[in-house]
Amino acid sequence: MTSSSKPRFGVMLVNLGTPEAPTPDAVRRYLGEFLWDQRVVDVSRPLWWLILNGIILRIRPQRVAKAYASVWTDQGSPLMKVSQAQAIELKQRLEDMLGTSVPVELAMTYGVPTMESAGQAFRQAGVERIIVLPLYPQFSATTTGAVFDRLAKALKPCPSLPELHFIRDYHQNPDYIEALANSVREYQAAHGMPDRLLMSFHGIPQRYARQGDPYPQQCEATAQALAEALGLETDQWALTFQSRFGREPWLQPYTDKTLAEWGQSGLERVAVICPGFAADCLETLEEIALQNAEIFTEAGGGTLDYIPALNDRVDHIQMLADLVVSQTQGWR
Ligand SMILES: C=CC1=C(C)c2cc3[nH]c(cc4nc(cc5[nH]c(cc1n2)c(C)c5CCC(=O)O)C(CCC(=O)O)=C4C)c(C)c3C=C
Ligand SMILES: [Fe+2]
Ligand SMILES: [Fe+2]
Repeated sequence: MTSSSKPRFGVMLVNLGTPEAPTPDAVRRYLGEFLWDQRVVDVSRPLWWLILNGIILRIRPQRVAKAYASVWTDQGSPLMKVSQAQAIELKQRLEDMLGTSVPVELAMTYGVPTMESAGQAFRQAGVERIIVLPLYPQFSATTTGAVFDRLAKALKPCPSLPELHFIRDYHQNPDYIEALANSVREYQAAHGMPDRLLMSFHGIPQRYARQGDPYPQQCEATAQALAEALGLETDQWALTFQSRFGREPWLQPYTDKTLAEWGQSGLERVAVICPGFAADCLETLEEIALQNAEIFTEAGGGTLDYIPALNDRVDHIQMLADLVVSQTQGWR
């Protein structure tokens, strides 16, 4: 390939990673890598090694494998299926916009596809400039920070480095907010106005936020912007945090407790959107759409409707493509 035909840049689309099968063994391998990351769990290594290997990885994989099995698809884990579709569609959109070939590689922080395999594909394509797009709209050291560490690890053996643009967050990007608002409007057009809209974000330990992780402020800003875009009054929506893990307090209010209270108060119809998840996954399809829906109805509530993640919606892919192109200004 001559230098003039080299792509001007490549895009590394990054998400968390997911088990390769809905089995205890595959879930154990996944959790073993994920939960060993000090960005995710910061407990001192010897103590955490004992807890993780002695307790968590002996018990949790059985239960979590069942949860994965309940949402598994013909194309694998929902997170993998959606991420692959996003990569294909983002590449197509960028090529339509720029009129040239744009290598787009999917990589996961944990498991496969690895950043090393993405890097190999970029090298083969002659890519020397890479835009790294972690699919986390809100920055957290536990997710986006972990992407950065994993990238540095993948680049460690390289005798030369590519030029890099790392997209830190896009929590207030107007097109992101508009895509979320569009998905709520489409839900409303089909089902009518819910009694309340719950915006549920993955939690982190409160301690991490006290230490300076800006994640809760970014979730708050996203939620406010979405409520404003939809013209919601303060009593028509709420922001909560889901997926807590371990004993210490996580960001509050908790999604499950809030839904139990709303159920007890007799709300007829609640819609839940999870703006922090760019792709549907275990935490949205199983925890919210199945588990939390049951919590709500068993407490006395009516129906809980889960509004899907932005996934491969056209407005989401366009927003991501515009975000990428905005990062390439000096490169064209
Ligand atoms: C133990 C601490 C955890 C922190 C901190 C954490 C932060 C965090 N996670 C996401 C996004 C996702 N998490 C997912 C699953 C998941 N998360 C944790 C733990 C922490 N997450 C666990 C143990 C699991 C696995 C399931 C389980 O055992 O309960 C997923 C889904 C993956 C999938 O395969 O579908 C996503 C996505 C964010 C955004 C975040 C902090 C902001
Ligand atoms: Fe998580
Ligand atoms: Fe969960």
